[in-house]
Amino acid sequence: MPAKQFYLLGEAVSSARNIDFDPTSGLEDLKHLIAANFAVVEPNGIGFQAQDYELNDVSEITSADTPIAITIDGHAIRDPPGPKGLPIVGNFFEVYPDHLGNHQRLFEQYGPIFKTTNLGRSTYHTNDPSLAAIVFAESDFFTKEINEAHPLYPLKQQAAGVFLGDTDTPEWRVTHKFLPPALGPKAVRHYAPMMQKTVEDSFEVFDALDEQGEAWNVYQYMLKLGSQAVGKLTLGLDFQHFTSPNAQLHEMVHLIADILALNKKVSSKGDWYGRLPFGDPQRLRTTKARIEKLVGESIKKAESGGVEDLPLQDAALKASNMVDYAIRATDNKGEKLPKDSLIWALLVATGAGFTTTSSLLSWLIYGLVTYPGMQDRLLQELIDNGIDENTEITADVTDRLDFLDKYIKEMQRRHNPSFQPARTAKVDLVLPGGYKIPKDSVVLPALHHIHNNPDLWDNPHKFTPDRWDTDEVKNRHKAAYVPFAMGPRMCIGFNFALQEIKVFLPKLIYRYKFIREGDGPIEYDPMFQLIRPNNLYVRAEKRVKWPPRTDALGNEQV
Ligand code: HEM
Repeated sequence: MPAKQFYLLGEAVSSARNIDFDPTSGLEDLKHLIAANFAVVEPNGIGFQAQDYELNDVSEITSADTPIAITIDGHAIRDPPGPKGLPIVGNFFEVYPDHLGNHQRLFEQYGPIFKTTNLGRSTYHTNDPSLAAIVFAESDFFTKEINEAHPLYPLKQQAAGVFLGDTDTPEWRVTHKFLPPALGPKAVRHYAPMMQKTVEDSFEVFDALDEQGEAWNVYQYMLKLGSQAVGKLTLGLDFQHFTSPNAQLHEMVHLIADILALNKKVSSKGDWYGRLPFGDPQRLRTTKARIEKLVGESIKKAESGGVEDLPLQDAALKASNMVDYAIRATDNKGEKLPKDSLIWALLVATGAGFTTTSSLLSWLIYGLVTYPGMQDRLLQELIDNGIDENTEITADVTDRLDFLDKYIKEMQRRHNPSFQPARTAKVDLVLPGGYKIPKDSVVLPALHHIHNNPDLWDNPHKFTPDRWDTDEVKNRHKAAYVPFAMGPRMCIGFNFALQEIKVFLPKLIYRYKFIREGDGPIEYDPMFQLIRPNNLYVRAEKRVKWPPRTDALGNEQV
């Protein structure tokens, strides 16, 4: 076999390597061989040049008498661009406090991938769906490995080693076998009555606030509602958040918030600090022990009724909550989720579940009071489907609510709570476009910027639920809309989240008319791991009149 010298255009010719290849093979085979040797992610984009001439087939390549340059999508290999930054703080002030707006500006300036450095941690951001799909794929090139530059790093040390942690660990594999069936589409359908009861329990409080003519902070109450639903699902706990308008958040919600905050503080300092027997490190250990005790009690309570072992799918359909599921679910080798993984797996699911759903619920209410006509159209759809306050909102009912579905999709496009899932490069690699990514780099598919990329979405800043009926949107790139991420590490709770919202919203919209209080700009907390409207206040006015069905209206007009 002849050997030829190849190098990546953009790097020194002296870096050329001898590659043996079969001169009778095709160009495609050669591209794959080169891709494997130079860690080029997408072999189709490879081109060849010698002395500035393109080489279009294998015979031209074999007869070239100088080292052969490899191009990617017609480009030389290059570092992703990015703003220069200041000493020590890097690009911090260029990005914060409005990271959404500033990242948008950087995409416009630098293109589909750029690099920033914040306080010594470098990350790459992309708004390109093809690059996002590569990053999410869990492959030879990328994986979820939470190193110091990863946004979840502060969470990793305590709970996340169990489940939210690195893909390539026995803990993740075992938890990932057991938990997702409990949240599959069929399993989630049987939680609809529990979801309905949760939202109906909140009515007393919203009615009381209405009677007092009081406006309320949407996120604070959606946090109560969202966490109440997730607490029942994951831990079988009733958080009692709606016993009165001022009911306190359940201890578990505080503990989860505390462990996140304390962990961020403790892990940002050295290991020695974490071992101190006082201050935040000690508070962190106490919080952790208290959480383990509370979850342990839920497990004991579930076990006290006697446990029948069931295959995973059957357990998922019969369980009254995820604790109940996890203690019964048995895999085909007769094994169960180990107890020491169970506590933290349930806790991670609780934490991942309630802040996200509370934030999305808040944005959905924001949409009702911000985007003209939405509240009326959503209500009309309920009336036209014969839904009233007595309707049991099952999954069969929500399946018929087409506009509701489009409204939620459009909300997750414009205002998705999650914005920075991240994956880590396993090797030095070359992305399409010729972008060089060094091993251990953290790349973030920037969900907000993918969802609002003008190359993918017509008038991206316009809130238009009807766009979801267009062929353009139906035929979009598979990674153009990924509110729950994609690939093996995508959200496992998305069926639950969507169904919960589809039960909650109709019940709330049928009962109340939402009215915005104040009209200042809505702010989000740039340091929080999710995007949520912090300062949105509304009044929920109890309806006394509902519109007629559209078909009845038509008859009247005839
Ligand atoms: C609107 C609601 C939700 C949104 C927008 C959302 C979004 C996401 C995203 C983007 C990820 C991937 C994170 C990453 O790649 O780093 C994720 C992971 C996860 N989500 Fe959700 N989520 C939601 C609701 C839920 C609910 C209700 C649950 C559980 C009941 C849940 C449990 C999880 C878990 C356990 C993971 C980690 C999966 C893994 O590590 O492999 N999520 N979620």
